[in-house]
Amino acid sequence: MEKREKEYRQVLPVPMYPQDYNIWSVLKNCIGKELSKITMPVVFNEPLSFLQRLTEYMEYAHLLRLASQQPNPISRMQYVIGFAVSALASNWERLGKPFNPLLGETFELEREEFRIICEQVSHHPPISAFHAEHEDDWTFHGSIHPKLKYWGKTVEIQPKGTVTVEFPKLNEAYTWSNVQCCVHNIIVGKLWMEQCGNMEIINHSTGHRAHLTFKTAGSNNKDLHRVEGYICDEDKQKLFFIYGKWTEFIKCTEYVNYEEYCKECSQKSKKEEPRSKSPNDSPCHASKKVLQKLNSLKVSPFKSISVQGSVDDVNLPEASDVPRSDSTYSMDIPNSITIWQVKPRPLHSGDNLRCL
Ligand SMILES: CC(C)CCC[C@@H](C)[C@H]1CC[C@H]2[C@@H]3CC=C4C[C@@H](O)CC[C@]4(C)[C@H]3CC[C@]12C
Repeated sequence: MEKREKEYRQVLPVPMYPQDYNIWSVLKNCIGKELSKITMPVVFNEPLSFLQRLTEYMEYAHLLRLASQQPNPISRMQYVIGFAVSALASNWERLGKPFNPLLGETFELEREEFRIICEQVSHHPPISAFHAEHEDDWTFHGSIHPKLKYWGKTVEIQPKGTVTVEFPKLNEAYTWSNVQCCVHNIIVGKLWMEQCGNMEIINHSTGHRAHLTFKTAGSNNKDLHRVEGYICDEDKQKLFFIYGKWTEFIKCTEYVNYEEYCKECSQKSKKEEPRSKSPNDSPCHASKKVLQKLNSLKVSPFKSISVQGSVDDVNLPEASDVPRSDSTYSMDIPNSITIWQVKPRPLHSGDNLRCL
């Protein structure tokens, strides 16, 4: 078959503009509302529909082809894990609200490694369904119903719904549900997001399971974007340890290697002096003065706050800083293999959202 070499666009056709808006002034009237019922000023939107955003799950679809080519269920599970985590990578630093599709709206995309069709099957509540496949190697289908929850400074979006991967030639099906997405600093500060919660990937034919935990940033941002877990068999015997970051990579190693690594680490840390705790470890609480100021603050959706008047009289604790990932706490266990590694983003793709 002739190979298609196509050039796809690398940048959205129109840049987004810097615009100051008080996101809280919009959201405070929306507490308890569904995502689709929140009318936000259009500057908060990114020029894509939710169906297009879902299609981004497929960025690393080749991992499903690799999975389908593996002779044993554990290597297949490893690639399915890689796919499930990599599907979230494109969300990193994407803080615009996609457009809510109309009922019955569809979006199709065909690339070398997959073809997908998505359809909005319910408008209120918004539910999007999709079916993707590649020749007779695999199918991937499911539906997503994003549910919103407010927790003060944070909005949690739970993508309800189960997704399924099938390998028809092997008569095998895997299912899982996506973890929730937390968008922080909606009242004041710079918006940032993390994916957190547990994900259980089940191979319904063999009984193998993968338990993954998407961690919250934690104190000192030690666990920022970190994902950890294990693969076990139907007798709950832990076979492989999985670790990485949903924004960067996923590696795995035999569980015994991980146990060995932990032993060595605890021996080392006993020798070292215990680390002093920074005062920033305690949860911050905004003072009355700060709260009074909130309604006069203008928050640009994707950039840092700007205050009308002077910033000096509002001493905002941790308000403007987005935690940054560093490698201080990175673990590198000997004899690990990399299942998935993020591709560099196309030039400017972050800029569109960051440098407004
Ligand atoms: C401040 C609040 C109200 C606005 C947040 C807007 C943006 C950042 C939200 C709105 C809907 C969200 C999406 C809802 C569902 C999913 C599916 C999940 O598997 C990956 C994350 C993803 C794709 C979310 C990414 C973040 C998202 C696009």
